[in-house]
Amino acid sequence: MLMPGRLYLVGLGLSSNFLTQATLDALRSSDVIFLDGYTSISCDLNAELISKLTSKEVIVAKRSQLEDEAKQLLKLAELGNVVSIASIGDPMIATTHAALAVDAMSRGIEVKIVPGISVFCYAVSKSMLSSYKFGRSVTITYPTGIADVTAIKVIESNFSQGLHTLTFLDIKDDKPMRVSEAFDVLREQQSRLGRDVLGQFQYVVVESRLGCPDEKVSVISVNEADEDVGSPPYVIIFPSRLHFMEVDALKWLRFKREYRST
Ligand SMILES: C[S@@+](CC[C@H](N)C(=O)[O-])C[C@H]1O[C@@H](n2cnc3c(N)ncnc32)[C@H](O)[C@@H]1O
Repeated sequence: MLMPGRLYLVGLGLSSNFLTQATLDALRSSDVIFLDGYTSISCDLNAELISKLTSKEVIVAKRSQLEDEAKQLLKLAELGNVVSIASIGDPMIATTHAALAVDAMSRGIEVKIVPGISVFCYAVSKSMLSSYKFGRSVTITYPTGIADVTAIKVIESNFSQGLHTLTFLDIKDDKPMRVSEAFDVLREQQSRLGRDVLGQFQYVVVESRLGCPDEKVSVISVNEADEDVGSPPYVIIFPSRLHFMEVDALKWLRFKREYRST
């Protein structure tokens, strides 16, 4: 009788500096490695590097392969193979791999999740804002022609509850959205609502290329989107009601080491 194999959903962290031993062990024990090539982007993690570190062939998978054609991929595990799907960051945070895991489990395939350092944790940590005070996160997406106001509504709703909002910026055709484009999308969304949501924020936190040698954390006003905020990819945090420790932290980030709290 054929023994079903195993499916690993593996997180790679944000860059090669944040690859864990657990992730490398899972990948090295795999017969087939797919690299999720569309949910995120890294400064140095790519198929070549993972192949070099694991001595395995790595197949870059498009959205269609991991979503619409997932049955073919799961067939490999049903035939007894150990299959890994490796994602930049964490495989289950701000990605849609839960459906794949449930599908695999319902076919009797053993599923193992190996977490990775997510941009979500990394960005909250580097912002020095209180993790207890974050509300729902949201992606600022490129307009599709449909009058979408999701992102601005989430930011507004969190703000009214005293909660900070972490926003991811869309990636289209491998091109990550820029900060000025994100503010343009939000301005368009708020004008549809007829409300000045962005005007409520004195400062936002822009974090770029986290986990890379040139990562940058900037505290800017919404009108300073063209300031040097580093290179993509970015997250933007919209802070709400701040504890005085958080005020000090943001002042420190804005004015860097020159700031002294007295
Ligand atoms: C949909 S999320 C996927 C998150 C991933 N599953 C994780 O756990 O890190 C991808 C978005 O996160 C942000 N992002 C990813 N890596 C980043 C980095 N190194 N620095 C800043 N933002 C990043 C960008 O907005 C990007 O479009």
